Amino acid sequence: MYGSGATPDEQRRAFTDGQVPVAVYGLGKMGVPLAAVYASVTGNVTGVDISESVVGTINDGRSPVENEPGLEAEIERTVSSGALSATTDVEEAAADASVHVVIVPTLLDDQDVPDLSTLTTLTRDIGMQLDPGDIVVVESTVPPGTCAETLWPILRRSVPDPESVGLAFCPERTMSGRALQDIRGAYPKIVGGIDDESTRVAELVYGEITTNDVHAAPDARTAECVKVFEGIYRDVNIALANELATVAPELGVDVPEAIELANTQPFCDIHRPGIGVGGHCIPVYPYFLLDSIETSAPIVRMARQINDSMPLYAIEQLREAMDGSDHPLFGANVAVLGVTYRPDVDEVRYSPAFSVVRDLNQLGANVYLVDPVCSDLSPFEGTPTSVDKLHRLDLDAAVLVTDHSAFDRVRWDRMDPMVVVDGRQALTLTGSGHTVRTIGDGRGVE
Ligand SMILES: NC(=O)C1=CN([C@@H]2O[C@H](COP(=O)(O)OP(=O)(O)OC[C@H]3O[C@@H](n4cnc5c(N)ncnc54)[C@H](O)[C@@H]3O)[C@@H](O)[C@H]2O)C=CC1
Ligand SMILES: CC(=O)N[C@@H]1[C@@H](OP(=O)(O)OP(=O)(O)OC[C@H]2O[C@@H](n3ccc(=O)[nH]c3=O)[C@H](O)[C@@H]2O)O[C@H](C(=O)O)[C@@H](O)[C@@H]1O
Repeated sequence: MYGSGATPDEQRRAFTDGQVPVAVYGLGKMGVPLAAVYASVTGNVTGVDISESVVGTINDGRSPVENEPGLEAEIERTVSSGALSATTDVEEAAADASVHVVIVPTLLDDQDVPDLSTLTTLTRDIGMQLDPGDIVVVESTVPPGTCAETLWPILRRSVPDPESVGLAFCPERTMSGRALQDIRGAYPKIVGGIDDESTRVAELVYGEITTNDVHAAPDARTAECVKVFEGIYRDVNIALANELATVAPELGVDVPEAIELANTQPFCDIHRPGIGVGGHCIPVYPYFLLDSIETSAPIVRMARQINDSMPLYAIEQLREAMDGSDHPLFGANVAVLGVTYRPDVDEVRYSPAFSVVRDLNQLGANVYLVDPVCSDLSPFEGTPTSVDKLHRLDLDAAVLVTDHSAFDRVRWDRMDPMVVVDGRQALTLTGSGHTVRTIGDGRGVE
């Protein structure tokens, strides 16, 4: 593809006829649906992961990722047709592929410094196997400048003729729970190469992958900024909503309702306040910018502080409401509903539940953990229990962190009056006898 003398139409045909083998590295919540879409377009995809379990599940024709409409069927179809297979052998897959799509985690270390070690190690492994005409496409979100300043030097050291291979940043704009439709074309695709030929090849590839438009950024660095800016916008916007929510008691209004009405005109799009911002995306991306610049960016930094303060704000709401009763938090039985970062998504990284559970334990509460979606509750200190057993516990309080659809089954009517902190404006408990504090609702709160 890269530097090919074939016409664009000949290249498109080769790509969709399976003559251009594709490797997708990182078979997680994003990589599995991405590999499935690539496989349905090209018929010739090898998924690569370090997890034997993930690879085995896919080669059995099943999806290791749940709660994605259509994905199980798509994996079964593409695997059984031979369009998709998976392996843990990076070298073998990289040696065979011509288009290398990287969607492995890009996270932060304990000091909120970007940790790109997974990405750089993988890039080196891929680089050792690159052939002339290959292109590496990075979909993992990275700090601005990563492709040009970090990944390209690795690749160019690994190939005999650096001028014969390409590198582009093509950010993933997908939400768990609607991944296939997002990848197939819910939004325009942004592509940006480290040179014009890389941009051209990325445009041609994604012109076949997405049904939506493909927008070419001037370069990879700009495309990296596009993705980071999108995430920062979301974090700052949520921080505004959260700050407005914390003044709700003084205003005596339901701030989420006021926000909804404010958003009825097109120039306003204030997001939802809540108990915190989790996931390994929105809380992470601001640090990709902050770590890349010397200039102070107070709004970006302050937004992170505001959003990270919301779990403690929720605990304070709980303590104030509990002080009204004769149940101090020490020794109280408190249920935490939902520990993943988003409803019905099995992902706990950076979840506000970590702060909520830690603070409750430090205050001496007996914490019960209720999360039917989370596959591993061990990082949280507390007693796991289920939705159906909740009403048998002698609960003094409950904190809703994440509103899983299964929580519709909670029998609030069968539980003695307690204090409930609703972190997501998800509950309707009027007349239930429970004392409810909804983050953002200042009505009736002194
Ligand atoms: N989760 C999301 O909503 C979105 C994530 N992204 C970007 O995609 C990245 C990945 O996100 P997820 O798929 O949610 O992560 P995930 O944690 O669900 O999956 C990551 C997968 O990569 C595998 N992996 C780790 N190291 C590897 C290596 N060296 N070689 C091959 N595979 C390896 C893991 O075993 C796992 O299966 C994120 O870090 C972010 O930059 C972008 C848009 C949306
Ligand atoms: C700009 C944007 O909408 N980005 C999306 C986001 O997806 P993500 O899975 O992180 O979900 P999210 O809805 O942003 O939620 C993140 C966190 O923020 C919280 N949240 C979200 C929206 C809101 O109004 N208020 C709020 O408190 C959620 O509860 C959650 O804890 O980040 C993804 C990413 O870039 O990784 C991106 O692909 C998705 O499209």
